[in-house]
Amino acid sequence: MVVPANGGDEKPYEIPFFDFGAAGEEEITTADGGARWRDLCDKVRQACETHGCFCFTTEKVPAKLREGMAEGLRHLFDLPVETKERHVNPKPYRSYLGKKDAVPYLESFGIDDHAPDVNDDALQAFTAVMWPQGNPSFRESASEMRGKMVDMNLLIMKMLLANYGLVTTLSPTSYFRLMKYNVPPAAAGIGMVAHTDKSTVTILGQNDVQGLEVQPKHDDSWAPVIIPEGAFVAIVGDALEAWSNGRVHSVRHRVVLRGEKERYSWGSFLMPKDDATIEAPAELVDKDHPLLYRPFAYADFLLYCSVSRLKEDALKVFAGLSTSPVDDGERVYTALL
Ligand SMILES: O=C(O)CCC(=O)C(=O)O
Ligand SMILES: [Fe+2]
Repeated sequence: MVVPANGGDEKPYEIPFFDFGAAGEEEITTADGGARWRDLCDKVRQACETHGCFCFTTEKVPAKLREGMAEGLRHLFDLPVETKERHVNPKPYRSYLGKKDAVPYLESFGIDDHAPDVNDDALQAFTAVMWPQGNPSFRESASEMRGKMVDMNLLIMKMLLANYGLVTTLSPTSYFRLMKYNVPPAAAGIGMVAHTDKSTVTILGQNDVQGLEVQPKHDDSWAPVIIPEGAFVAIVGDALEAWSNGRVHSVRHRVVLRGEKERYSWGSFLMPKDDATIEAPAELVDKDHPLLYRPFAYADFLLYCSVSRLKEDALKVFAGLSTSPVDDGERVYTALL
């Protein structure tokens, strides 16, 4: 598949880059109020509002773990197709996906994680399905990587909540996605079509092959994002854009393959629970920030996305409210659907 429009030598899009150092849960509790911590929270919020994404490094994920993860993925995707097809899950994008027409170079697995901060039973079960005889090195790398990424997901959520002055208990679910992009025969090919994530926050890691592109806010051009070696990229999803009343931006992105080497990536998608209602907190709605999305059941939104197959603006079409002032200064909200 040839890359349409400006798919050539675009200038990379500069997104903010943060060194989280050793920041983790303890940072919030022991250093809460510390200037460095407050500054980091502020910058993360600005990045999520302005760009809907940012890169970061963390000491919690050493180079050896990243290498182990990439190596584990090579072994996983080298398994015979019949073995890979044993991973089946009724939810969209979870079962083994192998080189389908719309995305001919992509293979992926999605692993549900119902209690992401508690255990990794789902990953253990997945490993046993792929390697009934066991594969300790895959299990250990993937399990450790998954746990660290969930921690970073939760940390980013807590940074945002702290910065908006909100106190909310998080009890999310997540899923862990493993991806391989095969090398396209032409000079360039679409690895993953343009979309916004349905998550609250997604974190992606990759091997040394770039390919992620984003559509800058208020712009319909595409620009590659260069993720520094060893760094992760965090992406705001639709659930967080809706919940934040549009303060943060769910950025459209895609993957374009241009190289001669396979690209491997892995993503941790922090999601609200299926029975959650996505509703902006009162603190984020005021005269200057009128309500943008009607409250909705998250499961209904996911269902709508999978049935409508709408790649563009699914959130706005499903839950967007158009606002128009009326005489008494109040606003009328009209659901677009
Ligand atoms: O492979 C990547 O870097 C991007 C993957 C992605 O956007 C997704 O899985 O939603
Ligand atoms: Fe994505």
